[in-house]
Amino acid sequence: MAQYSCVSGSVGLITLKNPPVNALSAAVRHGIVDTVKRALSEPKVKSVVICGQNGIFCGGADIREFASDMSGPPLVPMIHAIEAANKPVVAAIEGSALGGGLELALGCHYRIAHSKAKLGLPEVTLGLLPAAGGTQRLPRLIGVPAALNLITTGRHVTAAEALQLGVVDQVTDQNTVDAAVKFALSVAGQSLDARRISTYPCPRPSDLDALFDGVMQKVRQSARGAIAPVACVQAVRAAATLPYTQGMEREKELMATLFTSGQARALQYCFFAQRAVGRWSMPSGARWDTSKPRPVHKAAVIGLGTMGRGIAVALAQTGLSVVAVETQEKQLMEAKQAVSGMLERGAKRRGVAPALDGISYSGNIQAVADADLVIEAVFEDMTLKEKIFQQLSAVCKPGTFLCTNTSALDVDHLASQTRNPELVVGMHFFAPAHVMKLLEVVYGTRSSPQAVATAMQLGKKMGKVSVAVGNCRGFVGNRMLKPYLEQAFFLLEEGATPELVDRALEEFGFAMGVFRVSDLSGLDVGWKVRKGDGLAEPEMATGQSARIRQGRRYSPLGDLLCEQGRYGQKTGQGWYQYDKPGGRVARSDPWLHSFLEEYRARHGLVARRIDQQEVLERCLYVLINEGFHILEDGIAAGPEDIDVIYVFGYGWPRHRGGPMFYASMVGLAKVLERLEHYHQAHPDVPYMQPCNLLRRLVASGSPPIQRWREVIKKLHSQL
Ligand SMILES: CC/C=C\CC(=O)SCCNC(=O)CCNC(=O)[C@H](O)C(C)(C)COP(=O)(O)OP(=O)(O)OC[C@H]1O[C@@H](n2cnc3c(N)ncnc32)[C@H](O)[C@@H]1OP(=O)(O)O
Repeated sequence: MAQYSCVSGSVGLITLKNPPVNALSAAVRHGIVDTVKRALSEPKVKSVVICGQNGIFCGGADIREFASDMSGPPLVPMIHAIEAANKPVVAAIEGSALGGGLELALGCHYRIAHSKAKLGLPEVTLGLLPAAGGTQRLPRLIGVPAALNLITTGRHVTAAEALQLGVVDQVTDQNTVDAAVKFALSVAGQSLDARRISTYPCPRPSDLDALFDGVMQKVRQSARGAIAPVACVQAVRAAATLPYTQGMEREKELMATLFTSGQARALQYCFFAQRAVGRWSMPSGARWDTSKPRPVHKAAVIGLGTMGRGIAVALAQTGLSVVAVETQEKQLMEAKQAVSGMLERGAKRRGVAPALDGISYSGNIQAVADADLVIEAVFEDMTLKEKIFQQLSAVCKPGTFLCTNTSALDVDHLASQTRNPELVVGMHFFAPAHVMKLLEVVYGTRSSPQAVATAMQLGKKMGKVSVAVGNCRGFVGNRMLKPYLEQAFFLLEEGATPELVDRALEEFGFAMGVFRVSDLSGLDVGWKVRKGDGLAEPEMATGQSARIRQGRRYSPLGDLLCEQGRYGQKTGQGWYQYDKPGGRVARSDPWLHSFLEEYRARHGLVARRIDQQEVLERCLYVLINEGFHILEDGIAAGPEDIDVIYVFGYGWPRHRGGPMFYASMVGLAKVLERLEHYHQAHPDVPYMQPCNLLRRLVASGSPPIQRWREVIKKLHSQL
């Protein structure tokens, strides 16, 4: 709703009230229409201020309404009525003015922002465009290039940048509503002819075609199949080339195609999923709202390899006091230099002072004695980690949380090495740890709710999207990755090439296909794991055991490349070739193709034609099937947790919503049917056998993803 009052004798004050972000729900739009009418009709009111309650102007249209029949007054005529008013209307912007909220402000004649406010048109991130006149008013106000930048990226700008761009007229450090009222008094009675943005001519850069072609090319390249950024460019082009009314028509037309698209549904699902994972729960019943985190003032990192360095940087950037420990002297010196460089570059980018003094370095594990929380980030070797956890348990002050940055190893086993297993959790960061947004917080069977709550809160402080997951081999992300990688190898055996598999996945929307990623991260990483699992021994690569291991189909292709010293980018050769070790540009490698042919001939395999559809179905459906197992096992609390992990940690295209959402869009019955089909064709691949939960969901009529938790709960209660 919107509340109306008259202040300072002649200013009509309209306050948007819809906690927590004053989204423009039908009730709020009704409220605005009614209160604006009232303010304009009251003779004593000479000017109007619009603000939001609780320090936030407006978070935009109410995204939850998009899934229902939109009722209530539409935004476009409402904003037009404000712009057409014959009394000055001032927007008092505190907190955020985003999406429809900023469009409302652009309909006002003046905008005054608090210095801490953030403004933006983030509709593109929801698969939409700013269709309440945003694509037509913003370029008229700040010019085409700047408007294109804001609208196609959806980035939020600070009040200072908004002032510099001309989005706002004034920035204040004081009470924004008071400043706006004062301003409204000062402009009462003045002509508004020059204040209605829709009447401005749109500045036309001389190189208009080149500008739009360039932006369109850039957007298409980075959008990886997302349609909203393209529509945003088209809408701004309409502003630059058509009169306002026709531009508005074009904006409406483009929005209509986006609004009902699967991509918009996927992106809006992601928006809510990202927030839902913060409301974590554990099978024990412990929950986010009943588990109190303990404050962390001092944190420590053990092991300063690539991961440890990134974690130390991310911790220091939060303002914590950090102890970084590395027992090998040479590595310690190198790490110190590297961490300082990373902090300096990060600080320069963000325009702040580097937190160099926040970190102290030591070669002795005793240095972590008074830390509140320690993150072990040494090499992925259980014996080494066991030793460190035993030492930490002896060295640390009582109550210190002990966290492991393992990507797959058993958190319960590590906890069992300590005196207080309830203080142990996994904190699985993704490389580079100071950049990647995802953090899997892994609770073991004995982890206390407080330990989980503390790790989750620390993750949030570090700017991570943290997801609480249960303990199993590979947790959620890497556990699902295993069958996906395995399918990619099998496809090569059956006739595909790395190029074909990667192209299918990249056209689906992944930034990089599976083989290019493997070359980037190093083939030796998986090789080491397979060796540890007793799967990849050189003598197994020939004869009967070559393609059947531990009773199931196995492909030794990755092991064979490693035996040749082909570890990927770092050695200049992997699934592709590079111009030099460390080279980044992947080129097709004739050697690899001959190697695959020889391999097939050696094993009596006849190459067949494999199309992109088969690549997608096999790689993605086995990954999804494993996701259902993870839900069935209670390792993830809901499909949103899995989807957030894949979108933020594994390059799953956000406009596809995550693997579980994607399955719901494809149709669960179809996923089940294809898995059954492939399992029949490949009975020696257990990952293809459809999960019981998937069958259950199909049998219960494939409910929408928001209702899967009910089916899972029922399933668990019957076990
Ligand atoms: C004709 C079409 C015209 C216009 C189209 C639009 O306007 S589309 C909407 C554009 N607006 C946005 O994309 C802004 C989305 N919101 C945010 O970015 C942040 O919420 C915000 C406003 C910066 C506040 O961040 P904060 O971290 O303080 O809170 P949080 O994100 O956790 O949100 C709190 C709860 O509010 C819910 N919420 C936020 N924005 C909206 C919204 N626009 N509509 C509906 N609900 C919204 C959010 O989901 C949180 O609730 P929860 O129950 O936890 O999910």
